[in-house]
Amino acid sequence: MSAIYVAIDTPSLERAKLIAEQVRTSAAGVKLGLEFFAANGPAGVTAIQELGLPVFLDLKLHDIPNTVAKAVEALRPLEPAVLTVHAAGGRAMMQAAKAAAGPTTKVVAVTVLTSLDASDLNAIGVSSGPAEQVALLAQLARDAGLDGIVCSGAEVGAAREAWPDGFFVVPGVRPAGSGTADQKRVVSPREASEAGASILVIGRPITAAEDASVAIRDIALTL
Ligand SMILES: O=C(O)c1cc(=O)[nH]c(=O)n1[C@@H]1O[C@H](COP(=O)(O)O)[C@@H](O)[C@H]1O
Repeated sequence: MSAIYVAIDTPSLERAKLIAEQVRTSAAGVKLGLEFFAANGPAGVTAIQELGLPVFLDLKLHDIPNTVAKAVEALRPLEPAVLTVHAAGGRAMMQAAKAAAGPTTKVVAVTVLTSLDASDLNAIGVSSGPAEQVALLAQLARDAGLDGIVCSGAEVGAAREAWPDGFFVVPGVRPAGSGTADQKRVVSPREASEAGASILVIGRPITAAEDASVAIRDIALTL
């Protein structure tokens, strides 16, 4: 069964703390991303870590190898459980990120964002569909020595088969009845878990609920 990381996407430290407190007994950890980090920086990350939950720092780094390595080095004292880079940054960039990260941080590569479908890929010059592109970028991430990838639940089964001991992060997870919003490649929590996700990243279905503690428990019951 996959563990749940709750994506806390908010600029408010107080709100983030409240959600972290509400989900702490059911979640494996929380994910802090660009919105939270832009508003609160490393001190905000430390404040959430002080609540006792592992933090997945999702900054989706994507730049030349030197710049990414220096950014990862600067983040190293935070010792995040997981850190993201974009696989499209290429092998040398991913190698540099992994070399700069601390030993307790899993560095994972975002393959094809779950907000994109085949026609979106086509519009940016990628003629293969999501499944093929995820497989290609997963192999590149593995060759670069990363710990795993981020992909949708539609691709995680094949990715796990090709890379049995990889660490697979699956966002774009929606329980029955939740709106998809800007996500295009979505699956249910159970489907993602059964297909081989290591962790499920779930945001709005939990954070926008009236009571996040109830929402996460209801989702966990479906796994
Ligand atoms: O790297 C990610 O976490 C990520 C990759 C991806 O392809 N799609 C994706 O949605 N995410 C993140 O996962 C979270 C999903 O949030 P919800 O759509 O609210 O469940 C957001 O914080 C996204 O930034």
